[in-house]
Amino acid sequence: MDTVALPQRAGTPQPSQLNATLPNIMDPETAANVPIRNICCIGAGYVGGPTAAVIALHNPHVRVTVVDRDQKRIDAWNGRHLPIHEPGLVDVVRLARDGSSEGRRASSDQAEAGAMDGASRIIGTVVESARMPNLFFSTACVETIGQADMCLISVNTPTKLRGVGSGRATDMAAFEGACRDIAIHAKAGTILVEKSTVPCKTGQLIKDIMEAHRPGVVFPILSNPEFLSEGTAVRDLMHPDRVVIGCESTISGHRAAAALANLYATWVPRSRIAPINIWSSELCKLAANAMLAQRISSINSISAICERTGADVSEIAKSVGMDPRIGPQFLKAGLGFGGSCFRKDIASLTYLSESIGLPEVAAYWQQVLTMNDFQRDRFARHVIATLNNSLRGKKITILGYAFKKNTGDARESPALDVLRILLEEGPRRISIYDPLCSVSDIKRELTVLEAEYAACMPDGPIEIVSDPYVACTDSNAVLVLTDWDMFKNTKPIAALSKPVAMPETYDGTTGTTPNDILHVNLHMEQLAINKPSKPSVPPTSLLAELASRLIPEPTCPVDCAECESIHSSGVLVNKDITTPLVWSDISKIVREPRWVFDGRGVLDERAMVGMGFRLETLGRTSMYRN
Ligand SMILES: NC(=O)C1=CN([C@@H]2O[C@H](COP(=O)(O)OP(=O)(O)OC[C@H]3O[C@@H](n4cnc5c(N)ncnc54)[C@H](O)[C@@H]3O)[C@@H](O)[C@H]2O)C=CC1
Ligand SMILES: O=C(O)[C@H]1O[C@H](OP(=O)(O)OP(=O)(O)OC[C@H]2O[C@@H](n3ccc(=O)[nH]c3=O)[C@H](O)[C@@H]2O)[C@H](O)[C@@H](O)[C@@H]1O
Repeated sequence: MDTVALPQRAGTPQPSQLNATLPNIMDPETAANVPIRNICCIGAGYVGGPTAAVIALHNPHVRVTVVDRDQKRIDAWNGRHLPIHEPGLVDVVRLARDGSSEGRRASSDQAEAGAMDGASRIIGTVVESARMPNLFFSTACVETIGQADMCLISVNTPTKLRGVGSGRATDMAAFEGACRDIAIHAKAGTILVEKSTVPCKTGQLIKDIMEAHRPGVVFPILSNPEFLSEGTAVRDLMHPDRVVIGCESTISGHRAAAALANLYATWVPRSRIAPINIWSSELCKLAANAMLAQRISSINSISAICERTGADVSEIAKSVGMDPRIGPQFLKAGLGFGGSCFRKDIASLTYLSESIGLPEVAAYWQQVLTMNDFQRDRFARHVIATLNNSLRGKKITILGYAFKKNTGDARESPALDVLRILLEEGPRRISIYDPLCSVSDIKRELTVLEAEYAACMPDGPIEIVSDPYVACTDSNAVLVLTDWDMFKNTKPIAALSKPVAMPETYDGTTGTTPNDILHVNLHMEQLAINKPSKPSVPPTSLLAELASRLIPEPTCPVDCAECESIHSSGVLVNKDITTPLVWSDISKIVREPRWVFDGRGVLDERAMVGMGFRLETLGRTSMYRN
């Protein structure tokens, strides 16, 4: 399916025709007309899994089932080792998927102890009832859709790789497939919710599919784009800055929107829920991502000027960001944005602009992508130029493959573009280390290179190693390509990047980090009647009590590879993301003159030079350049 602007159909209600006589979306009474007991979330990925889990957590009387065609993914969601790494996610899933047993009411002693650290309000309101599981993961798509009152569509919407609009238009095959399944198997009146990021006017496409299969049956369609970021997905879902709900201006549309708003209102203040028209809702997601990416390209364009003038891009970002009209976020210069969404969403926006006769608008957004490519290209070519224009016989170390810190997502990493250019120079070896990305995920990404360079073949130059020191040994140049805190040589590791403690073994004696607070709050918000407005620190005994009430998780097979990576302390880590690299040790194992290329601005130059490194940082003039 190609994404062009769809023509208006006669009789299609226009979102602008908002009618004062339509039911009020924000009124819980309106929602009462559409009770939601069963939700089916189609797509158990980075969005579907966490979103469904948080909805289930806050709506214990609603049965939420996440379906996916990928059996392995569903097995992982049902097991101990979730398929994606997100701080706090295991807590949410554990409570909603496995449930908890009945608990004891907090004693007055505990309440007093709490009063001392400001947590008495929470402690005094702990509810002791058991929680039944209400989050399920399944491959039974047809059956689950058939029982649903509401279907959230969270399937992948990548860029088309062939045919009309190749490289820019959105590939709607998976989305269309999900809609067809709903059209064929859903009950009349089931509410369809677009959670995937889709081109503007997709609501019309859904309408056409439904009409073709079930003529005359009303299926209300909502747009509810997701704004979570990977690495902070649970926090973003628990405390969203806005929940956008787009609907048609019909009675059924408003009632459906009210039903969805009601689900969110169990934990999101109603003032943050924004009902808007459906086309605005679809377009605002693309616009938000495009504008975030645009800021990154803007600061990156300045970084190129800095390198040639002696200015320092981090100082520019700081001073520019102090202007409250601009603000400090998304001004970190580096290798440009990666990940599965920014590029594809801007491509989709440019294609949409062109297809509705706005080539100037398309060209404007295209430039954001051009600048992004320029950044990696410039960085990689500078590495080669610094190493005497040849990588023959040389070993290069890549520290960090993930597209950003705190995620194991290897999709569309800037590292891939850097690697492509380095490989052209025929290096002897490229060693890649990333603390969270799995070897299989990195290999899957590298297959696009495999065809060209046989890079990942057994005798190819690329190796993926699990030890950063092994990766750096005998290296001619170390390249930092992900902003992992553990790569920094200045500040202590941000507490938020600590892995989440497993509830069963959490003993509360190791100090409280923001993650621990999040972990606790999840229990608190579920078990307490009054929700804390701010993270508070409850006493250890209460924590332990809450943890002990969780129903035990399913067990793993004896030969489970993931289990091998569980720390003896009981902290679940796929790999270690908290132990900082000891750069002084690395200085002893790399080759002279100890080149380090920092593509993320995470290394302090003075400290690195003090250890004998030669450091090149993107966005700064090198002290070693002529
Ligand atoms: N990854 C992110 O951080 C964010 C993604 N989004 C958007 O959310 C959507 C989903 O993204 P991700 O979760 O990252 O994708 P993903 O690729 O991780 O997950 C999509 C899942 O849908 C499944 N699927 C596809 N068609 C299906 C069908 N007909 N029936 C059952 N399962 C089916 C796939 O097997 C896959 O597991 C995309 O539109 C993306 O742009 C929005 C906000 C954040
Ligand atoms: O639609 C989506 O998929 C999501 O895309 C982004 O989230 P995400 O891609 O997970 O991560 P970001 O934190 O936005 O970072 C994206 C890329 O930009 C880079 N970046 C970010 C910020 C910055 O200042 N500089 C910079 O280079 C990151 O390293 C990363 O490669 C948006 O932030 C989310 O709001 C959106 O929901």
